[in-house]
Amino acid sequence: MPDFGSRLAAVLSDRGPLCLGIDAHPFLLAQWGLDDSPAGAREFGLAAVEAAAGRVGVVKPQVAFFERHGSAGYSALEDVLAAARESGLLVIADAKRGDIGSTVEAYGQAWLTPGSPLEADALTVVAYQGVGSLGEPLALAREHGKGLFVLAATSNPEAVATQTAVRSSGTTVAAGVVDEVAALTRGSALGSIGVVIGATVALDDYGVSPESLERIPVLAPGFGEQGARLSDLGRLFGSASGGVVANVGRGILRAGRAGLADALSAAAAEARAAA
Ligand SMILES: O=c1ccn([C@@H]2O[C@H](COP(=O)(O)O)[C@@H](O)[C@H]2O)c(=O)[nH]1
Repeated sequence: MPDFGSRLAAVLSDRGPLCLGIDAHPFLLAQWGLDDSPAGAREFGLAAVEAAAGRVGVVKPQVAFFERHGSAGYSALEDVLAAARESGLLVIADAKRGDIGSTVEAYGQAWLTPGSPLEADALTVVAYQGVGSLGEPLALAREHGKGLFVLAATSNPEAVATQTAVRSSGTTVAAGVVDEVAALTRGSALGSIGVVIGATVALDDYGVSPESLERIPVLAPGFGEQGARLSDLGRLFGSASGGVVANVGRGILRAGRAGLADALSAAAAEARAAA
C-alpha cells in the first residue's frame, strides 16, 4: 500500500482540497428528518458518504457525534468508515487521541491497523504530552501506510493563549509542533504525518511560516460555519496551499439531504479554484 502522503497528494490533485466533515449534530439529524439515535447517525453518515463519493476525495467523520450514542453509535461509525473506504474516499477519523506512549499505542491500533473495525486512513492526535509521546502511532502509520494529523494551531479562539505561548526554545507551542512534525518528513514528497491548522487563524500570529508547512499535509477546519471562506484558502496558506485539506462540515451539511450533492459540488469547485 502506498504511504498516506502519496495517496493524499494524488487525491488532492484529482479531486481538489475539499474534505466533507461528517458531523452528525442532533440539529442536523432533525433537519434531515432523522432520529437522534444510532440508526439516525448511521443513515446520516452513509448518505454523506454517498454524496461525497465522486465529488470530493476526503471525508472526516467526527467521532464524538457517534460516541455520544454509546456502543451502538460506534457500530454505526464502523459502517460509515467502511462505506467511505469502500467508496474510494480517504478517511480521516477525527478522534483527537493523545496520552502517554504506552496508552496512545492502543489508540493507534484501534484506528490505524488494517482490518480493525475502526480502520481509517488517518487519525487526528493531540501532542499535549509531547510530539514524542506519539511514537507508537507514528510507527504504526509508517508500517501500514496511514497518516496522522497533530493539532498545532486549532480553529477555536479559546486555544490562542496556550498555542501562542513561547517554549523555552523560543518558538510558540504551535510552531514547535509544526517543526517537530516537519522534521519527521524526509524528501520533497508530501509526508504522511501532518498538522491541524485552523483556517480561522493567522499563521503569523502563531509564528508559523507557510514554508515550514510546505512538505507536510495540513488539515484545515474552520471553513464555513466558523467563518473562514474557501475562496481565501490560497491567501491563508500561501506556498503551503497545495497540501491543505480544507474541511467543511456544517456549512455544507446544512444544505439538507436533498441539497447535499449540489452544495458539495459547488464547494468543491470553489476550493479547487482557490488552492
Ligand atoms: O482546530 C480544530 C480541529 C478540529 N475541528 C473539527 O472540525 C470540524 C469542524 O466542523 P464545522 O461544522 O465545519 O465547523 C468539527 O468536527 C471540529 O471538531 C475544528 O473545528 N477545529
